[in-house]
Amino acid sequence: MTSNAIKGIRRKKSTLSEVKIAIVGAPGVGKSALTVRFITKRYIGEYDHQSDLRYKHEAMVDGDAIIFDLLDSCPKTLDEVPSSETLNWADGLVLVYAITDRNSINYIKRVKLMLGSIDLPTVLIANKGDLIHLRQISTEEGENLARSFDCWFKEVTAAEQVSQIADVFHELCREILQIRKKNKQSLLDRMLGGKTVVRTYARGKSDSALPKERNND
Ligand SMILES: Nc1nc2c(ncn2[C@@H]2O[C@H](COP(=O)(O)OP(=O)(O)OP(=O)(O)O)[C@@H](O)[C@H]2O)c(=O)[nH]1
Repeated sequence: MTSNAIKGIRRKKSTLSEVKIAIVGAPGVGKSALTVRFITKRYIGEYDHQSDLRYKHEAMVDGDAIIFDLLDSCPKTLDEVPSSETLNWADGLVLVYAITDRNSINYIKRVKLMLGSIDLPTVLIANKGDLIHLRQISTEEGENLARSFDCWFKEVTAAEQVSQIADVFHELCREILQIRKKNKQSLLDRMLGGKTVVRTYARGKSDSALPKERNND
């Protein structure tokens, strides 16, 4: 390999940003459908898995190549909330409920309570927007909840939409990168103390305990 080729690879690598996103929600709300839709643009109706899954996916966001490190969580019951390890690992959260399932929005409220003072960039997603006849949660209720969380909200249909699903991940990525940029100046301070420090440190440590990532290119 020529030195120019090596330089080219180095240059490409240094322009890539990575964002770690956990997709969190009650069982059956469509977390896997959303994740797989984003990665492959395809809809997989039945996606059977028994544990959390990691994926890496590269996509362009506003002209920049971004590596999305995605964790598709897999709670077995409504009582199983994401582990602190997952929350520490994530740069941002996609919180998902289904408009057809009141328990699923209650699950999100519990996760938010559990987060306490941990301030992670978040988007709130109401899935299964096609099942209007089975709707239990109005759009307004979702909007109000997002307002109380101070986060972005969108009602989607993983079963039918492609670009709208990508928008969800892109929007969260933008927020993560914006915060990262803002915090860059005070990185040293954050590494020496305070809440964020614990998060940053634990993130590195916890990677090995999280599910191994899959390559989907
Ligand atoms: N009608 C409709 N069904 C959907 C939609 N998204 C997902 N589903 C269905 O909902 C069921 C659950 O979808 P999954 O993607 O497996 O949900 P999950 O949240 O990953 O489920 P767990 O892995 O069990 O936690 C499947 O039968 C999907 O086909 C949607 O937008 N509309």
